[in-house]
Amino acid sequence: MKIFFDENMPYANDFFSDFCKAEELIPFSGRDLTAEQVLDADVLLVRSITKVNEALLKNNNKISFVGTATIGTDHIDQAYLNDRDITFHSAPGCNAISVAEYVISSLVILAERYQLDIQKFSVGIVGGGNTGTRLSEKLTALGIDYIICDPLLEQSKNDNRVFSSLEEVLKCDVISLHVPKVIEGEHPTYHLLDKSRLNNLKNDQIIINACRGEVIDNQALLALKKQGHGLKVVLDVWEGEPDVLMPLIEYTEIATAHIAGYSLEGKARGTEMLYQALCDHIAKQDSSSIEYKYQLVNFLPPANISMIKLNQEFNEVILNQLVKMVYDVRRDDAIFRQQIASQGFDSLRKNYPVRREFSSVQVTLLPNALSDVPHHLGFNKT
Ligand SMILES: NC(=O)c1ccc[n+]([C@@H]2O[C@H](COP(=O)([O-])OP(=O)(O)OC[C@H]3O[C@@H](n4cnc5c(N)ncnc54)[C@H](O)[C@@H]3O)[C@@H](O)[C@H]2O)c1
Ligand SMILES: O=C(O)[C@H](O)[C@H](O)COP(=O)(O)O
Repeated sequence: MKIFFDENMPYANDFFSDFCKAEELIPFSGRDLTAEQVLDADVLLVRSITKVNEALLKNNNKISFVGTATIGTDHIDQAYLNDRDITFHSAPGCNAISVAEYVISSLVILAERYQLDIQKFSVGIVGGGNTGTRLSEKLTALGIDYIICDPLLEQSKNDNRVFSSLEEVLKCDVISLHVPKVIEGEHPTYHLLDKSRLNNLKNDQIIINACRGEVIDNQALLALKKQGHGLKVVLDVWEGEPDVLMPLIEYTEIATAHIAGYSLEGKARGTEMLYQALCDHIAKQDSSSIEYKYQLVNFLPPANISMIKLNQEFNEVILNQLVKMVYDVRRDDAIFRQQIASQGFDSLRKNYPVRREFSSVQVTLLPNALSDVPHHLGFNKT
């Protein structure tokens, strides 16, 4: 069985080498994959930069499984795969915690930079799926108020949370975007933040886009900022990646190369989810029982600093210290500003330095501590 996998997929060799001979497990560069290369692939495992469609697969008559180790699926023509009876799996939620921690780190940094009280922020979350939900849990842990807009979940009636309108969410101090890229239909997200909505934002608001670049009209945002609007902008994703509207960078508070989901755990969870889906697929084909021989916990190394003991009650100073110790988003912002022109977007992503999630660090509280915020925020208890 020939398995083609994106070279930027951690632990792929560990998870997939049992399925085939070593020479049949073939890494590829995601942006450059051609139909010629995957002519005889049985399994194709991609990340978000590979478009999987008829053009890529029309000459391959063997392929039975396509997986993407990502949450977003806008790069996959699922209707085409369905027509050809090719099994498809994505990795829902794999890096949701990572994105939520990117947002928390951004809020901690901006609160410090402008001497704002983080607990007084009101946060408007657009998209109440996996990532929006993980973020809302961390905000709850910190006692920060939030509202969520998600007309699809609101209509589904399977979700008993209270939802707000987009208009209400856009009035919050912080607007955090967590929707898929959807161009058509009843609830499109393409240019959801268009010129008119951007122009209605207030000078003291913060907007964070860590979903898909096209959700904000980048030219309209640049025009607004050039007029001197005070909106604080955090951009992890950009319209037209891997190209970036370079003049926009200087108007951002934090700018990064689509790495919000790039914690080691987040990326590797995507690989593990595809491993499990492929085990299921093969068991179904062979009518055999499913066995997941490998688990991510067996591969993840310990964090560089894996234990912290608090010697006073948790407070905002400790929040600032803990968050920055595990993930200080300014590191990625500095790399981006210094290297985007010389290295290019994809190279910054490919060479992303290791970043861990809060859960990689065990935090011991004071005996009889009054509050347990660090553990609710995601730090490890044991
Ligand atoms: N920057 C990154 O590294 C990174 C990492 C993970 C995901 N993402 C992006 O973030 C998106 C969201 O991730 P997720 O894990 O929450 O996905 P998800 O599918 O779990 O949730 C998305 C939610 O958005 C809602 N939604 C759809 N259209 C909407 C609209 N017009 N208004 C409001 N809500 C709407 C859906 O109902 C759904 O609940 C992904 O599709 C992906 O494109 C980016
Ligand atoms: O959709 C996702 O899961 C994220 O955008 C993810 O971070 C994309 O990473 P990539 O596949 O581009 O490496």
